[in-house]
Amino acid sequence: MSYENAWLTYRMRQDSRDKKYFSKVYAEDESIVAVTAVKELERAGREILGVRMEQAGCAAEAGICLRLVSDPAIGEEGYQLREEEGCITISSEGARGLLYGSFALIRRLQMELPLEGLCMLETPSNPLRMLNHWDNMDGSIERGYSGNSFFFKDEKVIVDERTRAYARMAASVGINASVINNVNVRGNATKLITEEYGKELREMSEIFAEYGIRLFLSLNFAAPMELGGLDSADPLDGQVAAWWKDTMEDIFRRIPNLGGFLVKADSEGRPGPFTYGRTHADGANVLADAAAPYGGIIIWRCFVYNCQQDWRDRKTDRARAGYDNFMPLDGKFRDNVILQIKNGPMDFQVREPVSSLLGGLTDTNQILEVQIAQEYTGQQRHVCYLIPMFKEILGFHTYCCGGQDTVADIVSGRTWGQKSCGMAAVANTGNDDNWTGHDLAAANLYGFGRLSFQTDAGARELAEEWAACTFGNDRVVTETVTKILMMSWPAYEKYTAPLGIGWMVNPNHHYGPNVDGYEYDRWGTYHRADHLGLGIDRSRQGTGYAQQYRKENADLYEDIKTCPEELLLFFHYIPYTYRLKSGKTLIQHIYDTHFEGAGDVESMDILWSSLEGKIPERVYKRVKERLEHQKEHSKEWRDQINTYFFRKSMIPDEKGRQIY
Ligand SMILES: CO[C@H]1[C@H](O)[C@@H](O)[C@H](O)O[C@@H]1C(=O)O
Repeated sequence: MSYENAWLTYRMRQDSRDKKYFSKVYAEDESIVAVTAVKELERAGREILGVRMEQAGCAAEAGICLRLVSDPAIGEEGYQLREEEGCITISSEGARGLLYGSFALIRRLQMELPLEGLCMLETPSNPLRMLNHWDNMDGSIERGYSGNSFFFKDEKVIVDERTRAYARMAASVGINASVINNVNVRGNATKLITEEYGKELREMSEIFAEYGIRLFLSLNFAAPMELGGLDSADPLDGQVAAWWKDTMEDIFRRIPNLGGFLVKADSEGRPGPFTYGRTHADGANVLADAAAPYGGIIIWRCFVYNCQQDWRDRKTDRARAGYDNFMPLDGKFRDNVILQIKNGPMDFQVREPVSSLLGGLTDTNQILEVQIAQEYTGQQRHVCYLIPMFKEILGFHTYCCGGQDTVADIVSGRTWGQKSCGMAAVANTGNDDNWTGHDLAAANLYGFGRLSFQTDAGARELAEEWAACTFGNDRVVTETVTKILMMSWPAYEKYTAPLGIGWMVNPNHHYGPNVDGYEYDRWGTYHRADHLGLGIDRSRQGTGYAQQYRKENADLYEDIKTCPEELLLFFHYIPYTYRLKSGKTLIQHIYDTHFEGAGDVESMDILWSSLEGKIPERVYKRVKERLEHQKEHSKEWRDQINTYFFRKSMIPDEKGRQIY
């Protein structure tokens, strides 16, 4: 087994400025998480400063002191870092806060930021900061682009040193929950809730616990039938409820650090309550009642839509489905149920509006689900730094109330006073040496964790931090890498599907351009291009999706004149000759952005080449190879899209560039 340490790659510093703090450490708390914090400080002292830290006998002797305080302004997961007279105090109300504070201090050490006079307080924005792994028990990963699973192999659960390395990495950026198996629960994965896998899962959860991470499992709604031999999984059937009660009792006993379950029901062929004419509230609540005595939570996904559509049907709209299915149930879920909502109403496209459910629901716990596995954004072969996109989503005003109405407000619990809520990312990890296939994709993993902890952090700031920790504190490297990252999402958007329309990818694997790949299919994913224009009319005259938003946004999206242009084709059918605010026609915009986007990739490649010799060769080459591919592949995108729309519209490029 070989793996690297990503942003926890420590380098020996040449200066001795901070050695004094790392001489002796004293921890007031002896819990396992506090012990981890001390170990991490010791390791950083050793590997970055070359010092052997000793345990101090009392706080007064220590250079670093971990203190448990009673201060609601800090809380159990927040921390305060304070330097005074040669001693750094890390204070928190809980051990996890001490661990996060220790990692924050280590980050400063890696970045060589001054510690003298340090005084900072950070509290997490979100109660839950989760990774969702779509790992299967045969070791494959659904939408995985960085090797195989490090949680499962050959139908077995793997617990080894990489388990700890994973937990350490996740905790270092503030992750506190992890769902280790795919939401599509099939075959042996259904049995993860049984005795059969109990021992290994318990071991894994104990390692997670050292890092303050709770283990979650995805479960199969039909388990009472598949495992229990019942002839139904009807949530209102007494036998089914009793089966869940017994099952939950067993598993929570077996695995004390189990947080609960994630459920994909009535979605893309998975079983669910609809089979029995029951609602999703009925489905979630039967599980929630069974898990409640153990403090367990049920995270129920809202990715429920009809995947058997007829492309000729212009009224049924997949975008509407989440809201249509779940809004009527607002307020009907138990307190320990959280609805998990994908950021957009479709499926992780490079550009989508924010889901209308976020801001719609007022009486239900909510988690925002994003995808750092780059299923539709270059599959970790293209660089696509997604944190700027997540920032836009978090900052979106839903107008759901007078004051705190952004997505960040809602999922943090500020808006409706909820305690069970937060953010989840479909993870981009695998057993590749560098964890994420593309080395630069690790910025999404790092960025997601840090952002879910601190939604105010800036995308650029996080990119810089990540680059400095990963590649060392060389200004030129940090700036160049940050530049590449910051231009990558806009570039990807430019050379792929235009103005919010999405898709145009090859069916099934979703990689590479295929404009009509999903046009005449059953998935509800259309662009409706003809010789006059393209786009979906989602106004009142069309599918009416725009009206699912609060009035301010509904009005904005309803009207072509006020609809944000990056979403124009998502909400409207637009003629090729329509003039955008730039003065360009739609067709000219399509041509220009596609040439620009492919050009941006050339610039990214030149920027990366300038780093040769400044970063480890192995890493340099891995990224270089992928950038070479991205360069060619972005041209393929450019040419297929431009050619397609030239042939449809027969309008030539004003600039006379080659279109095929
Ligand atoms: C796990 O299934 C995935 C499926 O592979 C993927 O193509 C789609 O994005 O979303 C599904 C989901 O989110 O459930």
